[in-house]
Amino acid sequence: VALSANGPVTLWARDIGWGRDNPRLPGVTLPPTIRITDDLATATGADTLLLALPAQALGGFLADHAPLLDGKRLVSTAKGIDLSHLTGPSVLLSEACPRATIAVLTGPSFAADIARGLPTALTLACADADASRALQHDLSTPVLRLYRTTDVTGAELGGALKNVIAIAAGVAIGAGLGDSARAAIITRGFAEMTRLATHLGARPETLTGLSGLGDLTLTCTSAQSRNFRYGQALGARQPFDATTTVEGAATARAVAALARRLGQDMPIAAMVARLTEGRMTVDDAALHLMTRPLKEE
Ligand SMILES: NC(=O)C1=CN([C@@H]2O[C@H](COP(=O)(O)OP(=O)(O)OC[C@H]3O[C@@H](n4cnc5c(N)ncnc54)[C@H](OP(=O)(O)O)[C@@H]3O)[C@@H](O)[C@H]2O)C=CC1
Ligand SMILES: O=C(CO)COP(=O)(O)O
Repeated sequence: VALSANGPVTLWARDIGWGRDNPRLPGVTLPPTIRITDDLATATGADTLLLALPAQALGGFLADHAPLLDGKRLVSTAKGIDLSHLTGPSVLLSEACPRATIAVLTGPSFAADIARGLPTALTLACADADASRALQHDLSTPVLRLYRTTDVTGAELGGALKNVIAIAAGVAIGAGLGDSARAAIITRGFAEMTRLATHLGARPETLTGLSGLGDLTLTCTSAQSRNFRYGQALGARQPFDATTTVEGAATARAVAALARRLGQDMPIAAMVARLTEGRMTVDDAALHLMTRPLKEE
């Protein structure tokens, strides 16, 4: 919707039976300038393809369709770590489409806000500095402001890890542990995010930018966030709609596995992994975090 302000846009989906009113984006009617198709070959005629798939679905999608995407400018919006490969979307994309230019678009941005034309600032990450500049130019609009970086690892890890911490923040609120506990989770969660991401080669300043701290702040404090709401339901011991995309649940398990492999200390992510798998109660999780050995900040 936002990019249709810049020129022709084709929207591909495997099921387009919903017409111009997609139930996944309630209250928004897609403008007539957007061409909608379920024929991927039609959509992949464009040079630039935005891939807005959940992280755990991207690998399967690429296995089916990579030849149609190779050689294009591929921009992933997925915020997660693939559980079977323990990598972010950029690695999945570059392995499946070796001739493509790979970029990541991430940062604090609810789809509903963007579609309503509310002002939003994002990070556009691409290892190729020239391609990054060109994409930044092509994908910015007067209400969608893109900052560019070549630190793809930092940008995609910030987006993936903030979802895990948002679940923990939701648990704290849902369980009635209070705003002070949430602030502690955000701050110590940010320390965890930075530790893992820099160990994997990210630049610290990327983590303090829109894709890290920016999105962490949004997701841990807004009831619009699915990850936060899922955590709230867990904390309050209430059911949650299993069809809702909650990226942080699978990513918590991926992070726990990565942290074990790399010898990194990720206590909040490990706790979220155990909680989401039903291997720990909320009371035990809080007690566990509060009684860890005392240390320097
Ligand atoms: N929603 C938001 O506010 C934001 C989301 N993101 C990130 O973008 C990514 C996508 O999120 P979002 O759009 O909200 O997710 P949703 O679950 O709402 O939508 C996912 C879309 O992907 C499609 N899909 C899933 N699997 C496949 C597949 N194998 N082949 C083809 N299509 C598939 C679904 O199709 P179908 O309907 O047929 O199932 C659906 O259209 C996530 O990583 C999310 O974190 C980033 C910023 C904001
Ligand atoms: O990434 C998002 C906002 O930046 C969307 O968050 P949720 O997936 O938690 O709804």
